[in-house]
Amino acid sequence: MLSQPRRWIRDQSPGSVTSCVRRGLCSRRHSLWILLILLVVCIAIQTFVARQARNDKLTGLPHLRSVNKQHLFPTVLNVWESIQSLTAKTDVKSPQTDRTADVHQQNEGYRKQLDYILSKHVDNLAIDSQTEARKVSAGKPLLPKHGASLGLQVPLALNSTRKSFISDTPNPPSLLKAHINSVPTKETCHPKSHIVFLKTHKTASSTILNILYRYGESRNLTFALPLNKHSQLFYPFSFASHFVEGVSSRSLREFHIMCNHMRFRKYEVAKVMPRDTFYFSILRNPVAMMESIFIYYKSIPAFHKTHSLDNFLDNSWKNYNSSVTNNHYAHNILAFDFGFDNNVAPGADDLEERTSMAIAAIERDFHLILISEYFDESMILLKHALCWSLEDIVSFKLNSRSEKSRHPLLPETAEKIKRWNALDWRIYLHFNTSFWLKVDSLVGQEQMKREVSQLRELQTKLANSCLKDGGAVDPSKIKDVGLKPFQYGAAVIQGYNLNPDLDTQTKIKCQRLITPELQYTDRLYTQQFPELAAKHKQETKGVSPRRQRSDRTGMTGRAWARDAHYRQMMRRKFSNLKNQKALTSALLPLTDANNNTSMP
Ligand SMILES: Nc1ncnc2c1ncn2[C@@H]1O[C@H](COP(=O)(O)OS(=O)(=O)O)[C@@H](OP(=O)(O)O)[C@H]1O
Repeated sequence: MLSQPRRWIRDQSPGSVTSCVRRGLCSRRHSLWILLILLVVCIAIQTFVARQARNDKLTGLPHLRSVNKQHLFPTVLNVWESIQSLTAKTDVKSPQTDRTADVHQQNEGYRKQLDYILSKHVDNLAIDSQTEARKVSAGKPLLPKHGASLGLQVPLALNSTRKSFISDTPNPPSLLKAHINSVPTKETCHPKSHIVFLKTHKTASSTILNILYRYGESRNLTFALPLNKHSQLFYPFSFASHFVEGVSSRSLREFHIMCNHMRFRKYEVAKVMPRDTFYFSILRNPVAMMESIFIYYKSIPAFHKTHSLDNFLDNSWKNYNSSVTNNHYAHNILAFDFGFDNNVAPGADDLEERTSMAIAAIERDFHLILISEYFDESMILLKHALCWSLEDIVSFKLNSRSEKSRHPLLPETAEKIKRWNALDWRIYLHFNTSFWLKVDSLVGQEQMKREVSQLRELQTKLANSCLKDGGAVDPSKIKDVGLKPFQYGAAVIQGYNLNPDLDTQTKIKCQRLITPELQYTDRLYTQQFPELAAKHKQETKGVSPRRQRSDRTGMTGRAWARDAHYRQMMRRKFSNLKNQKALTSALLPLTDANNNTSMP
């Protein structure tokens, strides 16, 4: 029955086909169908346009849509997809699995997933990662270049260190191994500009922040800067999207780059960052890190009565009270910054399980983890992952202590630190392995060596052209006070002087390279929020001269005024809460945190 009309049409001459179509269109039944189809198409187009308009309004940054949609680095993408399939296998549902899902659903998914993972019931995932963590801890630790000065028996050569570690680790993490051969091509490599950098403490993170600031500033990218001109995203509070200037629960918007100190919380970060954002962070050997932290944060309650790091470590059970504000700097601070509970006793039964869960969560949330001891190699890896150029990743070492405020450690002290910070130590070992696997898969050893030497050459050239005396100097010798880094604790933080005879263009470029974190954050805030910055300036004018000077704790007048403003806002926010304790606990640690952490 159905084949007959078709044959009939085929048998007609073209002229009679036209008249047949005309007849068909004229028949009432057919015209009704055509009208119905047209109606459906119209409704679909309208819905699509309305949705687009709503999204643009929500982000508040329609121009972001014109930014090239970034593609994840193929290898990273594959790894990411594998992580997803792994988590799917284990019934831990990743919100990213459904890439078309609404952003809020996605964030909600993250929250649930995080809660779920951090609860003690992720049996399968824990078992998988635990096996990996055991492999890692069974291997010889990969030690830093500066190991010798820390009293560690360390081979210094990069290759030998690396090989010994990898050969002692029988199976590299399976996910990375599976994707070791995917190398990006020029066609798939588009420079990324949606970036989250988790700024960890005392890990060379200020140098990376400076790289990101320069990249973003020169391309007019937007930064998710701390609310109210703070220098940090309200660290040590767990991050919330409304800590970002210009964001409130009623008006969400997206930014290109987020990189100030925060305590990481993925589902909140994802609310203000585009979906194709590249997440990365950096770790440092906890031994070297603790030596630096002990000097810098000497005034925190855990340290201030102790006369040496050994003294603290020998009596940590007595000196360390985890519930006292700012003591987190003294114990597993890497884990703390990544958002985990840092209070894990050295010999705790659940240490391995908690390590595995932390590693699994970091691997899920971050595309790349760098290693401070291999800073130049890290930058090359970052350059490849972001599809940036060599010029984009040049830097001068920022926030470094002068030799006189360093204290070489004995081998026994190093062992005590590893034991005390057992969680951090294990996390570090794991990502040290994955770092070198990524070097192999993304760059290759030979190319890495070549590019590292190109980078160093470029940096030497820049140092010769930009810097007076060619390198860092003590703060007392810095001529331009605007370029003086923040000084804190018992540390002497070095800075730079510019060559006096630079032409304007070179001077701007060189100045950006040496601008310390606080000053640079301030400048970007003023550029991005000129009206708010002017308002802040007005507000701080009324602050008494005594307050304008740095107070005993190091909080400048401006920071103090900002803090006062924030307190007022928090008071308003908590005013209708029955439990006023919430306000007190929100404000008390804030002042301490600002006192102790409003620094580069
Ligand atoms: N390029 C490079 N390579 C290796 N190490 C570097 C580099 N840049 C900074 N640093 C060292 O990092 C330490 C400061 O870290 P941060 O900037 O993260 O500190 S802070 O938390 O923001 O205050 C600080 O370590 P210490 O000097 O041991 O304190 C810096 O010397």
